[in-house]
Amino acid sequence: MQTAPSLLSRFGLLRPAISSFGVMSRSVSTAYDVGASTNIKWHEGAVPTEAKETAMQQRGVVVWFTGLSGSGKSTVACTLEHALAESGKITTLLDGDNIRHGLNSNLGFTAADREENIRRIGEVSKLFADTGIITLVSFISPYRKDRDRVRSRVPEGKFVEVFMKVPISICEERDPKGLYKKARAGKLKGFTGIDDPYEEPSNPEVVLEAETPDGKRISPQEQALKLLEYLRGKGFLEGPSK
Ligand SMILES: Nc1ncnc2c1ncn2[C@@H]1O[C@H](COP(=O)(O)OS(=O)(=O)O)[C@@H](OP(=O)(O)O)[C@H]1O
Ligand SMILES: Nc1ncnc2c1ncn2[C@@H]1O[C@H](COP(=O)(O)OP(=O)(O)O)[C@@H](O)[C@H]1O
Repeated sequence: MQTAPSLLSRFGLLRPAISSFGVMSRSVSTAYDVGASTNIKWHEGAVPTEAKETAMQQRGVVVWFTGLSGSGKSTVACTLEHALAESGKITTLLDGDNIRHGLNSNLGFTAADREENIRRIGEVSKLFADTGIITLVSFISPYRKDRDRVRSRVPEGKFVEVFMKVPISICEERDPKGLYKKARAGKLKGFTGIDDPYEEPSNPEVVLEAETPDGKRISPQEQALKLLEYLRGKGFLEGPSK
């Protein structure tokens, strides 16, 4: 029978740098209970986040877009992701509409379902950021306490809340999916900003507005650029300092 290393080298998968890797053992401690789970324990990985960040020459971060439907979350997140990819950065984009097609397809728009939606995606975004990935998250996320809970789960300084501060009049004017029209006509109940709450962030890292104080419209490219500069200034676009 062939051993694992000889199989790997047969397929050309074993590089000299890893030819001498060893089996990483994990310390065994007493199991305990967490939430609904009993008899579990936490396992530390053998490869720290910093090593992955050094390999990618960037730092893991959660860039959390929050705002009304039509405020431009997806557009700016997409534009930013494209710009980051152009400069060789490793990113992922988690978008409410898309995640509701899969992972969260069992959730609707009640307050409890929105809370669970944000809790789950907060945990997913933490996993990505802990892997050193620049993680863009675009959800209405209407409740302050749900966003703050995600912030508290992510390592200090690695949660960047981006508030799309766009008046509902502009979102309604855009209305790309016709949902405001439907909600105003009473055909869609519990629509955020119409008959469901949206709680503005109290202390977001970045605020993106739709217009300058003198009424000039701000393009998605300009908004994405502001964010790019913020991320660069905070050192997320280079590896950890030695
Ligand atoms: N009742 C109601 N309220 C708000 N939005 C609604 C609703 N029903 C469907 N949609 C569509 O779902 C998208 C929002 O999903 P999210 O997962 O971001 O919502 S939440 O964070 O859980 O509140 C949202 O997408 P965006 O327009 O991109 O924000 C809408 O297209
Ligand atoms: N800065 C902007 N200026 C003008 N139109 C914008 C801007 N950002 C987004 N839009 C447009 O507004 C609409 C809603 O944007 P979208 O990104 O889908 O919002 P959200 O994801 O918050 O629902 C789209 O038609 C988009 O092209």
